[in-house]
Amino acid sequence: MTSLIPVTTTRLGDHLPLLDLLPDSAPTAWVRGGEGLVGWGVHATTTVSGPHRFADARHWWQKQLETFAVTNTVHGNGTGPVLFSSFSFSPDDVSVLVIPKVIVGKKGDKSWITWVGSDPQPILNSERADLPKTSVTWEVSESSDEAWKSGVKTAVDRIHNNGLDKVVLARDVVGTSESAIDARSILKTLAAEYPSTWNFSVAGLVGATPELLLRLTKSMVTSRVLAGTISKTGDDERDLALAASLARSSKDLEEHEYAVRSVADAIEPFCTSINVPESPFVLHLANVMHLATDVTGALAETLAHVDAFTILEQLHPSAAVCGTPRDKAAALINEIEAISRGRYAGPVGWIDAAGDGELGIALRCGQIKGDSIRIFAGCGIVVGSDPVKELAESEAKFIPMRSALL
Ligand SMILES: C=C(O[C@H]1C=CC=C(C(=O)O)[C@@H]1O)C(=O)O
Repeated sequence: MTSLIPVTTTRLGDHLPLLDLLPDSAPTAWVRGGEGLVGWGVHATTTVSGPHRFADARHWWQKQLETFAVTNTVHGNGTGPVLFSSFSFSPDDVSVLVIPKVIVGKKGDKSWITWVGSDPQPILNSERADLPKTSVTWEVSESSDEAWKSGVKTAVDRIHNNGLDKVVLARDVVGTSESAIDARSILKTLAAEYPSTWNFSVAGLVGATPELLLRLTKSMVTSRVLAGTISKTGDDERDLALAASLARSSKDLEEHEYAVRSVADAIEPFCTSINVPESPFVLHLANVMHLATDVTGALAETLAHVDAFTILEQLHPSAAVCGTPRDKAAALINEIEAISRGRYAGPVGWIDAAGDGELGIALRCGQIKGDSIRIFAGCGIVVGSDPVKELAESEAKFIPMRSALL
């Protein structure tokens, strides 16, 4: 019989700044407002793909857990062994699962460390020198802007004629640097400039998403749904007026309602009760404002075995990134979107040994590949969408990543 691998979780006396702890340029992270999880080193990693990728991911995680002897004196979500997951948008693309060697977590007044293996507790270094921002040259392609706008026009025509209500179309831009791009400096800039977002990094996909797809804690399901956007001007008074117009915009309210419905319908079968506020609030970020709705549900006690993988399978892709009806929207994306989304717009975050977890939708992000990065942005298209305005909205959604890579 092979011997079990020790996994130890213990409390930390100090509350260390999570993003300052990362010792290498390819970290794993899920951090918001200084709380969350960061990890480094790779104990094990794998990829999954295809329509059963969520079930395959669960299977692999369960098999890994069977090899562990866990000592966890801290308890609670995110303690003990943790699986960082970054799922692809489309079943045809590759999803990546990572179990880091070392994980440091913080929640409220609790900080902890988890490490895999029989080595003594790792020593943490939070004195890392500030990493310079990477400077990147972005490709400019008027023809691809024109092609994207024409895709939006096609989508609006299909919405008129084809029983489609909403579709989300995405585009990408590639930036190139003179040296390898370090995810850490991007994460730190994003965390400082977008404090209400979840800053993530998994296998080179790095970003700051304002959209929480799923938080599962024992008996509660939570999701922050976003759809409907207006760019900010930087002038507070004008932005307040714009926020009010967003909250009244029938085009944006329609776009938002489809996204909320898709999430509520997906989690309802798992819940005894669910709370969907009647109207959205306006979420202010540094670059844009969004219509936002926090949906919550109480998990049915008889379904206590339900885990994050099961719910993700139903939730993804929500109408915030795909459309309504889902199948028609996905088919149109396949037909007219000229890019491969990879893990952009897929669920990203962590899942613990109990199957609880926190995962966002990978938005406002980029995929690093050595000295280049591909950043993504998408826009919900409904009957009232205007291609020129949608292109401008997609540019506004690029701002966080572009400005983290000056
Ligand atoms: C698809 C993206 O945003 C989604 C989330 C919020 C608002 C959206 C919108 O107004 O179109 C999108 O549905 C993206 O940022 O790439």
